[in-house]
Amino acid sequence: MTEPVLETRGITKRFGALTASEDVSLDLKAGEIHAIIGPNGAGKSTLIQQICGLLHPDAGQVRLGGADVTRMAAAARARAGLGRTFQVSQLAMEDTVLQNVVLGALGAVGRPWRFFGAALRDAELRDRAEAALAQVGLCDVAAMRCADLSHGQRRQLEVAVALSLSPRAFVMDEPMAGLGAEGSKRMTGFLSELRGTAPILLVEHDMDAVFALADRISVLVYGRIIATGTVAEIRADRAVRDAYLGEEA
Ligand SMILES: Nc1ncnc2c1ncn2[C@@H]1O[C@H](COP(=O)(O)OP(=O)(O)OP(=O)(O)O)[C@@H](O)[C@H]1O
Repeated sequence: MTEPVLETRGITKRFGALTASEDVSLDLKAGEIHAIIGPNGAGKSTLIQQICGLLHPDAGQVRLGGADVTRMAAAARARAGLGRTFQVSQLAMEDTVLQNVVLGALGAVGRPWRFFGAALRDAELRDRAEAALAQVGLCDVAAMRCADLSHGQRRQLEVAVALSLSPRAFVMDEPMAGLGAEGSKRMTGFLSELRGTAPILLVEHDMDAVFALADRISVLVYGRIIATGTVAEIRADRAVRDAYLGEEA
């Protein structure tokens, strides 16, 4: 059996008396989109933060490309190939689209911020950034200020920043948030193709997008995974319907 690209093994996280993640084991395989769904407060963000290194689990392991990265800091995890997009945008609004991606690529080569000016003249970094922009379809707006982009374009730019790190896996926190019907449709098409570059662990509330995209879905309720399966399996699961999906199934 091939090793999963990304994996959690028995992740547990407590906040006082509350267990926000309880013995969570899941994996992400090459070429797939694995969606994590569940009601508000189920522990999706807490889980994502532990996978990305922003929170440390009380027990369990996070593994990337077969290596244990549980103790690795978030920036090192990103350099090791964990491409992350955020629920709240981390883009530099006054910088151009290209500058934002070069900044991301700088992280990939482990160079600090103060070399930003030089980085913009560095052919390898620019090539890397331009390739990422081409992949998300933003070449035409490379010289525009990030602040002047539409919301949907900013979401694409976030993916380009993550792409510039040549990720082995993506972790995406609500990429459809605030996009509207047309934007969600475009992003759905885009993510569908992106899974060929690197598999995607996707936290998303937009069920149309999840059902259209996911190869597998895991359902988180009160910090526990209550089911993992294909879209059809999850939609037909009685416990999932009772706990979360209801009429949406
Ligand atoms: N730093 C913290 N300290 C204490 N409790 C926390 C902390 N972070 C999260 N929680 C609690 O842990 C539980 C899981 O929260 P989390 O934000 O992970 O859920 P979620 O599934 O991402 O919710 P949403 O869909 O609303 O974003 C909630 O009960 C929340 O109040």
